[in-house]
Amino acid sequence: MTDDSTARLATRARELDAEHVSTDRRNAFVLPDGVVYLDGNSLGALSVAAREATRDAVERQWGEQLIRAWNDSEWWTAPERVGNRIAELVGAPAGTVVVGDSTTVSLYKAVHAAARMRPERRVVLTDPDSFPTDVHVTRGVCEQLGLTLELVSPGDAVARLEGSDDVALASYSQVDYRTGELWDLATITAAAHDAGALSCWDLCHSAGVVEVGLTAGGADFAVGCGYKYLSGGPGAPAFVFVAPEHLADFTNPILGWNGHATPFAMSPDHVAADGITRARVGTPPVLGIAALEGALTAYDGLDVGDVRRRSLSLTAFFVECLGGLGVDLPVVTPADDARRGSQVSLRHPDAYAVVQALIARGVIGDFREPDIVRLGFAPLYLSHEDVLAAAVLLRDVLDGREFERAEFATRAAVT
Ligand SMILES: Cc1ncc(COP(=O)(O)O)c(C=O)c1O
Ligand SMILES: Nc1c(O)cccc1C(=O)C[C@H](N)C(=O)O
Repeated sequence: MTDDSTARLATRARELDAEHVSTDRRNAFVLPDGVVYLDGNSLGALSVAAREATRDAVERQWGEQLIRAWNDSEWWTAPERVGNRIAELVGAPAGTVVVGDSTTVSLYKAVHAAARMRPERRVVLTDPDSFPTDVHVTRGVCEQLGLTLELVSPGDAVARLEGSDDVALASYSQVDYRTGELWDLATITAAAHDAGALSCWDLCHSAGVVEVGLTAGGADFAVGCGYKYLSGGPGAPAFVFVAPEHLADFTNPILGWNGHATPFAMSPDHVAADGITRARVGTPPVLGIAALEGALTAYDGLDVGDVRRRSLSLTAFFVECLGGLGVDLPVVTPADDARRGSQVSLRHPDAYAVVQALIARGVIGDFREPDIVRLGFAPLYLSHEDVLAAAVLLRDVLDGREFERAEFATRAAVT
């Protein structure tokens, strides 16, 4: 491609950055020089606030307050406090979200509880192409409760639900982890409700970058990661949402002392706590919650709608750059804004090696089976100029056939 088109794209990048300046939080994050980080959908970048919150939790709270910190630093109530902050980001009322376990465990709690709320129904729907843990958990719950797991793509869910009377729960991801497709939470939830079923949503790839709209969409249950776009750090606690109308009937399948109405009464009888606290299980991962709470301050003063607009602009601009630079890999992610999450997935027969070659050039994305180059656009710390830089380096990797180098062929244990 000519220098002219690169120059035109560079001008456009600067214009778009100026247009979206109110959502630029790059200075809140710690990123190495020379890196364009396009993997915030797998492990969000470290923020200054998360680092400081972790330091404070370790050095002052743990180090000096010792066990007094459960009260003095409000460790005990942190799961609900941080849950409330996440609730604002996903369009849910206070008192409906709690953080603490992994996404997998959170999903188990939600799916199990939901299925038991429709005892006369025998079928649970989920997406065969979900992130595997979602299929595993849903299958496990079905086996435990004697239900049937039906693997139905979210695109076919409405048709499956229409006129049916056998479905207890439709459990889907709002954004597909591999393709980046954004599914219509409100429409699928409405179809579930019309059929007398409940809905559960995995928000791992939408929380913090999409206007999730749990209440507006009528969602019954939801879960999501703390370590992707929310930048809570490796292994950050996940969150679970239970709609207000289900809280009283929510039976946690893991009855632990943290979900007890009076945990310090030390009673062997289990009495579930009121509200979302009953979704808690055991001692919360305090250090992880502290990092997540710090990280969430990056959203202070921001409207999720504006973050979403920035995200859409970044992903659309990336695709525009590919066109302008003559990179003609198939784009798997929908071009339609209404159907696109915050990533762009491309197909290439040597996708793993392409990703490794890109990483060697400072553009960190990831590979997903079987042939996907997956690039995530975390809007708070990426600019349109970064996006253009990544597209130029991708073009160079492809034009120079750098992905054919032997060193990029060997798969690492974690991809
Ligand atoms: C859609 C989705 N669900 C769940 C998970 C992971 O669950 P966990 O936090 O338990 O590892 C991931 C990614 O790891 C994911 O992409
Ligand atoms: N959770 C991860 C991990 O512990 C190691 C490596 C990757 C992950 C991920 O989060 C993968 C991610 N959910 C995905 O969408 O592929």
